[in-house]
Amino acid sequence: VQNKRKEKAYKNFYKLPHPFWIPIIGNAYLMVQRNLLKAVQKTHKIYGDSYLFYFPHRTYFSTIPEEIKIILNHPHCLNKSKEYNHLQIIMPNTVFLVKAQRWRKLRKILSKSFKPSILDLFTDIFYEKSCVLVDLLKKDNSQDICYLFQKLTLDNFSEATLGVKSTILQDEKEHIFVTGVKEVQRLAFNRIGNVIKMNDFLFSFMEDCQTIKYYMNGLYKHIGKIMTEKRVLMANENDAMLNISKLPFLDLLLQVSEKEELTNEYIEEEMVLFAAAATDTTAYSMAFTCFMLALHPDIQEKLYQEVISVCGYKEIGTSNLNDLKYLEMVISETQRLFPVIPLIGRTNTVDIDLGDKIIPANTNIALNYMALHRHPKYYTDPLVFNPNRFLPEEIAKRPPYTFLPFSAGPRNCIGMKYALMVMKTSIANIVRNFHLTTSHKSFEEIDVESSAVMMPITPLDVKYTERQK
Ligand code: HEM
Repeated sequence: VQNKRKEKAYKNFYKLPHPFWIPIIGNAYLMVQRNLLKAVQKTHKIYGDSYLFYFPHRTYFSTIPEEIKIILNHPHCLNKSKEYNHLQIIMPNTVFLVKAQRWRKLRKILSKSFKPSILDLFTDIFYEKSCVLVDLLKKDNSQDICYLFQKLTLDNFSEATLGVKSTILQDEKEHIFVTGVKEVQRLAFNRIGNVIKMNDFLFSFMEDCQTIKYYMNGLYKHIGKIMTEKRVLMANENDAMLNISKLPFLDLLLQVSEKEELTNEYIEEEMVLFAAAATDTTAYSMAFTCFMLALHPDIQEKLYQEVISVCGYKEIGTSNLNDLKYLEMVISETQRLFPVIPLIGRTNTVDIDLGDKIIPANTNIALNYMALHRHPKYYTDPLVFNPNRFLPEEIAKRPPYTFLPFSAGPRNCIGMKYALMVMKTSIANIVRNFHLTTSHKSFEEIDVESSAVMMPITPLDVKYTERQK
């Protein structure tokens, strides 16, 4: 009976629906004039929760929570899918990209820096930076908030994680890191579905490849400079700047480097990856949150009341961050509608039994979080912004694995708690200082695109009017 079921399950996999397939290019034609995210959301509408897509390599797409749970927790489904190869040529040795065996070792070392007890040391940095941002908005409330948040997250990262003073937020000029992170991921992900660009040899002659190299150089230079400063600081413990170097990440890596055989080149590469993973994701999530608050004055008012009653005008930090429950719900609801990592990909080294179908070994698997988060089966009126969906009793009504902004399972986001702390501190400080308004009528007026990180391509028009205390 078991064998018969398995046979049927294998057949079911190959019988899954898929768009019309053209030899050599597969379904890549569907991505002409359209970004990956849009192509995938369109195919989800047509083919449903379980289908195949040819990039041209075969990829299994699932939006079924029970399947997602199995896939994310499967010990032989920890490797990233082929699409990540385009980043692999840039930073192949990082925890984000390495294969399962090496990943286990790295993740164990790196996780030590992301324990709550260590993260709590950073709340004053996050608060101080949010105050700098508030001051900048008070001086000029027409600034591009996405760009301000990108600079804020980079300052937070440099001071908290690397332990060196950083004032990018106050600097007027465009910062290589902010532009670099955005451009590198855009150009790398533009390769997906483009038969010529996907070829590494041909790509190496293209302008895009040179541009990626130029920006990567800039990113390494920036991190290299910080590492040099750091070494000087470590050598001179009396230096005043050491006050802000609160151990964690970089120090941890430098300390264990010999024992764990971590080379200088690896540490530099990992720092670039972390800076990239920590900045745009958090920055765009905060920008979307401000935008949704501007669109919903009643929700903004409720949040303002919470912030004033929990924090007053005092410092926002360890003593009150956990009590900002409504703020957590607002951020979650924003992440539901705008999961800044809308798609992730894995590949399996053994067959994965999903019951009615079996995914054969070495299949590319894609999980579409954007479609999952807006699925009418799990969220009634999915396009309505309603933070109350995240009341504990409402969460309990939904199946698990229906809300995955930070992914889940052992290879989830290592920086989840860190990101939530940054977002909560910054949004709370903004909301208690400003009324947020917008000329937009609906969030559907905003067009988004995604390379690795989903971002608005329509400028988010949000006005910050100072509140009278
Ligand atoms: C709102 C902010 C953030 C969101 C929505 C987010 C989301 C995610 C998601 C969905 C993944 C899984 C990606 C995949 O499987 O391909 C991931 C992985 C990762 N994230 Fe985040 N992230 C955020 C902030 C951060 C921060 C602040 C850091 C570091 C301080 C960080 C570091 C990482 C790393 C290193 C990985 C790879 C983990 C591994 O493979 O073991 N992220 N993130």
